[in-house]
Amino acid sequence: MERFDAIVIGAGQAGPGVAGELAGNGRKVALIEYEQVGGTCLNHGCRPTKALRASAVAAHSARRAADFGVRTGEVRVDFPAVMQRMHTMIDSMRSGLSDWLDSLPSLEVIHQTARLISSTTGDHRVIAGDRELSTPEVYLDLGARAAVPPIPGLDEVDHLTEVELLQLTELPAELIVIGGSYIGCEFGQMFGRFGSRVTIIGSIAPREDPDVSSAIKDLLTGEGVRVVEARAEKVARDGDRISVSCDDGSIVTGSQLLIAAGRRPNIDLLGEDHGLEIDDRGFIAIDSRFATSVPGVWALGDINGHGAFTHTAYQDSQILLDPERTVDGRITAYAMFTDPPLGRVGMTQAEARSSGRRVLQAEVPMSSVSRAVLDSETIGLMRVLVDGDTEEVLGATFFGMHGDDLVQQLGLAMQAGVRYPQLRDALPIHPTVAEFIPTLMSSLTEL
Ligand SMILES: Cc1cc2nc3c(=O)[nH]c(=O)nc-3n(C[C@H](O)[C@H](O)[C@H](O)COP(=O)(O)OP(=O)(O)OC[C@H]3O[C@@H](n4cnc5c(N)ncnc54)[C@H](O)[C@@H]3O)c2cc1C
Ligand SMILES: NC(=O)c1ccc[n+]([C@@H]2O[C@H](COP(=O)([O-])OP(=O)(O)OC[C@H]3O[C@@H](n4cnc5c(N)ncnc54)[C@H](O)[C@@H]3O)[C@@H](O)[C@H]2O)c1
Repeated sequence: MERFDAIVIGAGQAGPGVAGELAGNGRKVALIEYEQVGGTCLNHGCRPTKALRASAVAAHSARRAADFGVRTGEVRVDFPAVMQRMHTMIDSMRSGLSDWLDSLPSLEVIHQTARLISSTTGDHRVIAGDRELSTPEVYLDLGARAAVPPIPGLDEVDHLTEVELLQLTELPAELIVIGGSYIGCEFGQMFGRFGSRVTIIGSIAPREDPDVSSAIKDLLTGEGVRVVEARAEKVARDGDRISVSCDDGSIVTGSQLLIAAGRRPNIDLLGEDHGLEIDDRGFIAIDSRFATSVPGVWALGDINGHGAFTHTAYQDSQILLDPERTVDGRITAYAMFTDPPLGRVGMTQAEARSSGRRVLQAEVPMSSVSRAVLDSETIGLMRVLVDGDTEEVLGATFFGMHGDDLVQQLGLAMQAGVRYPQLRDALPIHPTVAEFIPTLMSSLTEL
């Protein structure tokens, strides 16, 4: 049995920072990762997809160049070059992280799947390959993987998750995507721009207000992506083609199938003896400082159900390392990186309506935002929701150019407790999209 002062399991978005900090304090620390360091975000999530998105945006801009009075020749997407650009960036980022971890003298990175055998009386045991480790402190950063739904026939048909899709070297001719949420919409739009014929099966952005979901659907269909708003019920192979039968009677056929139907936390990989309490949504139950039901074990990132994003996982590690902070009261902002993107923070209209508050709202279509008109980027809308009595900002939906960045102005205001009259009276820069934030705050009406 080898003893460590602390063991971190999972080198995703929270694990490396925690391991680095603990090791920096001179403690003997093990960081156990069964895949490559960097977790989902770096290896097959946020970063590779946003590198590909940049190529998809470039292709789209080139095709629209004539609208701006710029003549180009035929626009062709060199898919292997697009993928190579992405892999080069990701490899370099992964090497940077790996080199940093290797440079920490009291940290050992162990490339194994870790099993946890927790104890309520003494040190916890961690099995990593043929090594048996013991420690008083375990930090879990296990992340999640694609959930493959039990659709009849699916197990007999070759299908892709984001992991395999990001390893393709040839562009799929016809890509079927099951699931129309973040992963489905982001990949669906970009592969459509690369030249695949894409069909998305499922509700588009179902967590958003219906008019926002509908605007995102219009964006996708306007670019030639087919959307079948139904549930996939059966999958079959017919020669070299895949067919998916849906509950509205439609049958979608294609050459490749991507599953983007949600994620499942990687808790099962810890084995049967972890002893951790699991909540009713299937996440590891934690308190406001990430302590689990087992003393000496903490759970960070996607596995604790307090966020499903890189920024929430990373912030978990920052909060953990600062004894003054808790996760309570976190304002979670997020984006869906379609082009243009959807930026969101706080309540939707539906949540505001059912909150029991007196809600005021204002919105403007992007076609009325002068900067968007000047840039010929008039798809989308900006919407804000505030409490008419307390003057708190309740939420914002910015679907349109720069929406991913702009919505954070409202997120910061909410986190800082700024009241809407202060935003209304701020001086904005012209011509920017953000100049409409004061305008919105001065044109609020009852929801
Ligand atoms: C296609 C895609 C696009 C995304 N885009 C975005 C985006 O644009 N913005 C955003 O904020 N989020 C995005 N996400 C979500 C984001 O990637 C995750 O929320 C984030 O990576 C979660 O971080 P984490 O640290 O909780 O887990 P992860 O990053 O998944 O890291 C967990 C690590 O633990 C390891 N592990 C698990 N169990 C064990 C074990 N028993 N032993 C050893 N190692 C183990 C895993 O191999 C993994 O490396 C995207 C996700 C996907 C799939
Ligand atoms: N921009 C971002 O921040 C970003 C991007 C990608 C992924 N992510 C993260 O990854 C997570 C997973 O994203 P996701 O899009 O896979 O999952 P999701 O849980 O957001 O959505 C899955 C969708 O698949 C649908 N679905 C399931 N079975 C289906 C069937 N048989 N037929 C049709 N539709 C079906 C569900 O109804 C749901 O709408 C997100 O929670 C998010 O945290 C974030």
